[in-house]
Amino acid sequence: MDDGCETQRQEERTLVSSDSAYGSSAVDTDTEDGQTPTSNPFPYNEDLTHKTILVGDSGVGKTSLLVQFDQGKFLPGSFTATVGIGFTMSERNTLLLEKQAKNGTSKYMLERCASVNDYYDIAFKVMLLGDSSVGKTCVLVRFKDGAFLGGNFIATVGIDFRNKVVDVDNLKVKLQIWDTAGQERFRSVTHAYYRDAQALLLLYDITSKMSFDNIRAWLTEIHEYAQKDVVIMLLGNKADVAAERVVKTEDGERLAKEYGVPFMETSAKTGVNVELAFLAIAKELKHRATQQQNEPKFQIHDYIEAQKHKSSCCGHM
Ligand SMILES: Nc1nc2c(ncn2[C@@H]2O[C@H](COP(=O)(O)OP(=O)(O)OP(=O)(O)O)[C@@H](O)[C@H]2O)c(=O)[nH]1
Repeated sequence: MDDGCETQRQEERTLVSSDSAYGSSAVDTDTEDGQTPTSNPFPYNEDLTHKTILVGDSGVGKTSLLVQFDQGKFLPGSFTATVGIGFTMSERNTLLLEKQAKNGTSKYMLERCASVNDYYDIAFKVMLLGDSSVGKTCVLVRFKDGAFLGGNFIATVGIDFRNKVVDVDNLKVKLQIWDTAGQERFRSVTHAYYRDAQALLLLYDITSKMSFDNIRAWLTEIHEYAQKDVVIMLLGNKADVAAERVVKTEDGERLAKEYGVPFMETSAKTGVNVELAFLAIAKELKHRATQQQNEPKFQIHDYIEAQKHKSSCCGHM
């Protein structure tokens, strides 16, 4: 589903740590459990951080060495090959160890070091899907940091996540957003994550007909690997590049209607509709999780239309 020529020209970036990969603060401040840890006697110091990469053939013992160093124990039992890449940060936060897998099959391992996180009431997993270069990473960075990643395109390798807590009807909703690599060769890695996701944002690029044509194939994959009741939203990204548009807004709307999913055009560059997309997802998931029997169902389509209408008075692509 990739544009082969396009991807050949791409450099690859390894998203072992959200913040280091996106070039903001070097340590991810999000935790899996949302608990605020006690104060760290060894505060993180960027100047003292070094990266060490473990490389070598599959089965030579890279993971075991890392686990022995990090946890002081040996991983016995049958060998499970690493898929993709994982990292562990030593307890003192002074050494970052990465391990690169050579084997593209079997169980995927991503170990994440984390520290502080905002308080939240309820958490959901959201995945970003779509062809390489449609703007998944940029949309995520725009939502999380309010910034645009311009410059040379560096393709994502494997998968990474970032957390953001949003307020929905006085409830703190944590979205754990997984950014996947769009390139075909990482598909077996990302498939493993579909099952856990409660919502999927499926992106195409309005300046790439191929990325739009591939949406049907993505939807077939989603139906094969994701939960039956997963919330899906279709996004036509790069809406700011009007001069290079090859996919009409109506075509996006038509396709979304055919599959019964909400749709909007976004721009990671200008920020148009990015926040709205994630907020609509957060609202839908929160309502599904907390809805009382006699409460009216949240209408995500109506909500999006109303909000789009509001922002069209003051915003522009
Ligand atoms: N003009 C414009 N450019 C964008 C927008 N979103 C992304 N880009 C550019 O498109 C290129 C690809 O963006 P990424 O976010 O890295 O694409 P991706 O979908 O994450 O790609 P993979 O990691 O390979 O799956 C980069 O050069 C971005 O700067 C947008 O909304 N408008």
